[in-house]
Amino acid sequence: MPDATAPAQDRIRETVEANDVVLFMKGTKAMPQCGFSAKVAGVLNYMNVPYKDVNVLDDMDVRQGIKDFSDWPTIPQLYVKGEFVGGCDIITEMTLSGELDEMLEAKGVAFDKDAAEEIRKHNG
Ligand SMILES: N[C@@H](CCC(=O)N[C@@H](CS)C(=O)NCC(=O)O)C(=O)O
Ligand code: FES
Repeated sequence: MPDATAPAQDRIRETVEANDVVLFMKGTKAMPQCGFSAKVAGVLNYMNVPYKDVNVLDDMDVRQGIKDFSDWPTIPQLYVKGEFVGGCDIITEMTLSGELDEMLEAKGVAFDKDAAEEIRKHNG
């Protein structure tokens, strides 16, 4: 995150503007601390999507601030190109429907299409 002393809304905005894909989550992409965060990070990791993980458990202002930013009450929250996409339920649904692939392609974010197909094959 940018300057830790800046207001949370400013830091959040800077972070989603500076990174094509950002996942606000509990824990880290390598060590998620909640099943909902683990599920979304797991999909992104498996699909080889380059993304920044922000651990909201490290900063209570960001934990609350991200809910205000998106007007969405829970963590995880995925942002692509500055836009809020969804939480665990939405990302799971979009992964299985192929919508996530379409959205990433439309926004020019690289990912492993075969891995996405693998997820669908095993969860269809
Ligand atoms: N149905 C939600 C599940 C996520 C969820 O319920 N998160 C809760 C528990 S981790 C949450 O963020 N609560 C507020 C908080 O812990 O700050 C989704 O699709 O993302
Ligand atoms: S931390 Fe308990 S459900 Fe996410």
